[in-house]
Amino acid sequence: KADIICDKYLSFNELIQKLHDAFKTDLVDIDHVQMLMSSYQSNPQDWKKYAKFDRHRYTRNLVDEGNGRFNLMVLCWGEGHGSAIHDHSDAHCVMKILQGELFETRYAWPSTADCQSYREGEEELQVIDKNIQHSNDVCYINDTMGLHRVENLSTINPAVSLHLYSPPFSKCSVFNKQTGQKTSCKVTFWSKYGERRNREIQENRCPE
Ligand SMILES: O=C(O)CCSS
Ligand SMILES: [Fe+2]
Repeated sequence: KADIICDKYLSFNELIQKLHDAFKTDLVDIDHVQMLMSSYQSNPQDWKKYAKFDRHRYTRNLVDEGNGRFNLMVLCWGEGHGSAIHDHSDAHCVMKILQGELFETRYAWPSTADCQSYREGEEELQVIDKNIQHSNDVCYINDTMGLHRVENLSTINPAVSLHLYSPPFSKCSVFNKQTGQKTSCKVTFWSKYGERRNREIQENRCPE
């Protein structure tokens, strides 16, 4: 969790503008990016146009393609929706809670590449951290820190989160908790820029 004190609050549009500025050069100060995400106070009026829910699984809704340097997206988690255990394709991942609460469990990478070490009844993936992320919390992960799973454990409240990935990616790996087995997974968008154009049937592929 990024306990970064921000000096002034940004509007949603200011946040996006400053994120573009932050990614203008190849050298990205990811702490500054987290500070920017912390500087925005969630207001549903800003992001409700992107907040599209699916009954069966969480949705990924593209907000901005960051001049190709980052993807900014709104994720909508119905009650009980959660991701698989996944990596982030060597990218930075900054997650901000916009509404509700998300439960994050972090795991170490599988100890053996081919998971031959798996012993019946023993779990290959070790839990290294568990966090409840509350509204406006910002957290950061990259592959050097481990894997994670994000879940909306509430049975009555949906959750919404804002994710920035840089560099952008269209696939990642998902991991079997017991065996550590890794599987490649394509990720897509349920909607783009608030639109869910019918002709482009957006399969809702997410690491689950
Ligand atoms: O679908 C994704 O992008 C994973 C959400 S947790 S970072
Ligand atoms: Fe993730």
